[in-house]
Amino acid sequence: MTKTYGPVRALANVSARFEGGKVSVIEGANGSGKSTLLSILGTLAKPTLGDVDHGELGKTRADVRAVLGWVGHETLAYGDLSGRENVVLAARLRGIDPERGWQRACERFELASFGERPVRTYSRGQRQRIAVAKALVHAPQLVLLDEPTAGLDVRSTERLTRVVREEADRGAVVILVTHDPSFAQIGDAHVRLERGRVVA
Ligand SMILES: Nc1ncnc2c1ncn2[C@@H]1O[C@H](COP(=O)(O)OP(=O)(O)OP(=O)(O)O)[C@@H](O)[C@H]1O
Repeated sequence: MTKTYGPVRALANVSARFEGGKVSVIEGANGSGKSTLLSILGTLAKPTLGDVDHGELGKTRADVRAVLGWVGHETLAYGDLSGRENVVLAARLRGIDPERGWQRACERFELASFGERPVRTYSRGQRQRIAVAKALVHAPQLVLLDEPTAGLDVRSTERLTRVVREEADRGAVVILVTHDPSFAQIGDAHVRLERGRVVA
């Protein structure tokens, strides 16, 4: 598959296969096409040429989005709502029992100490924890995380590492982009991009 932005070729004839039950890590230098690839896999961007076969995850964009858990560069949370309200809202939209969704998120990401405050008062790492909690509230079958450790301290990164492994262990296709070499070690499979091409 190929993706161009005007004269910029972000991805050139990329072919890759990602499996459920495994953590796949997309690696590469700045501008090598990692985020572009992740966006296309998440149906948030369209390839200029070629296609993505999502297999059992679904045929249409809507099907895939229903089973997608996405964390991009912008941590998507409503600033005027509390962390709890954000997670509860995400759970409701996904048809998950809100209270159970929140309890589970609290346990997994230790959100209780700041969860009742408006998100606009959060530190970057706290925002990131809410963003990941929201993204995973419906146990998605496709988990796409773009630099999920950005802003996280050591303890939160360890916690996220456990969560990522749990997501793969329940069978999800987990794909992440990271510049953090120690976090990248969680990968069962690695795809390396160089100037839009797969090199390993
Ligand atoms: N919306 C856009 N319009 C034009 N060019 C874009 C756009 N998005 C990405 N690009 C270009 O496509 C290429 C790949 O970008 P991409 O964001 O996928 O790289 P990346 O590997 O994720 O980089 P980083 O490590 O810096 O996040 C870069 O040359 C970038 O400038």
